[in-house]
Amino acid sequence: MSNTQHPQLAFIGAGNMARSIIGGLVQEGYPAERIRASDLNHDALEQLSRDFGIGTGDNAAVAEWAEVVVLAVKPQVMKTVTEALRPSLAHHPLLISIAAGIDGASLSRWLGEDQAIVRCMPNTPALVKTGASGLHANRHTSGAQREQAEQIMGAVGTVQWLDDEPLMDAVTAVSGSGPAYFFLVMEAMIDAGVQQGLTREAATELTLQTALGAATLARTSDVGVDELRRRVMSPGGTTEAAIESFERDGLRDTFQRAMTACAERSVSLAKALGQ
Ligand SMILES: NC(=O)C1=CN([C@@H]2O[C@H](COP(=O)(O)OP(=O)(O)OC[C@H]3O[C@@H](n4cnc5c(N)ncnc54)[C@H](O)[C@@H]3O)[C@@H](O)[C@H]2O)C=CC1
Ligand SMILES: O=C(O)[C@@H]1CCC=N1
Repeated sequence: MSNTQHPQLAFIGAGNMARSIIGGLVQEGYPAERIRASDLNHDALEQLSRDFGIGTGDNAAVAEWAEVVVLAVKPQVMKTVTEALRPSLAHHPLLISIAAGIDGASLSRWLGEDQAIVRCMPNTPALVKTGASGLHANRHTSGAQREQAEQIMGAVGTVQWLDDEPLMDAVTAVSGSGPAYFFLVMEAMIDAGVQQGLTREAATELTLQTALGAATLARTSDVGVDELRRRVMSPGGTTEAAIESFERDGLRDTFQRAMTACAERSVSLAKALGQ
């Protein structure tokens, strides 16, 4: 039965990212009986079903049932998976691809030129409803389908629409991969705290709470992050010593290079896999 707020939603591929979105949606009140998933890994699929109460099936069965199909397999298998799925899409569900790199033109070629396709770049904090997604819709996507995509991804975090599809590579570099940068920084801070004599438990607690506090403050403050940073730095004080050390070591350039590498990988995935 159709339900505009909670369309029947299928996930093709039920790995880390699908689990994060499904977990966030169910916690947010999306009816579990309106979600189905498929995966070659049957044990992991059954675990997901037990964890969140969702339905399961094979790729074709869940796609035929769905009004919205989220393509959540790795970019490397997207062509094979989507070409095999094509006969199950005659009812023209909205297709949402979360694969890094794979462009809309390739997806249309594999899924059918007249299919409504939204490219989405989500991130794993969707699991705790603090995700951030970039979305780009192709010209076959109706206004109602854009709203469906926005409601689904908006239920697990913030959503940014991009008219210019190539900017999805930049979104990947900022928010798609971004959680990993923050986790790396946290790892480094915990290790440095341990090196200075704290127990790992204390260093972890202090680091994670500081990350949460800084993000919450930045989210709720009416001043920018540069000003918030300056407010921690007393002239001649301790923070200044740390920030000067980061600047001397070229931290900003380090981020520029890393995020350029990330976006370039997204472009090269599209070139290598999009044929
Ligand atoms: N992990 C992340 O933080 C993010 C991932 N993505 C994108 O999400 C997609 C999935 O990534 P992850 O969840 O991290 O990978 P994953 O490897 O955890 O999940 C992919 C799942 O697809 C399944 N699979 C493989 N072949 C299949 C087939 N023929 N039919 C059905 N299922 C099949 C695998 O068994 C696996 O469970 C990728 O395209 C990635 O670019 C996008 C944003 C963030
Ligand atoms: O690393 C990856 O390729 C995926 C896409 C963005 C985050 N994880």
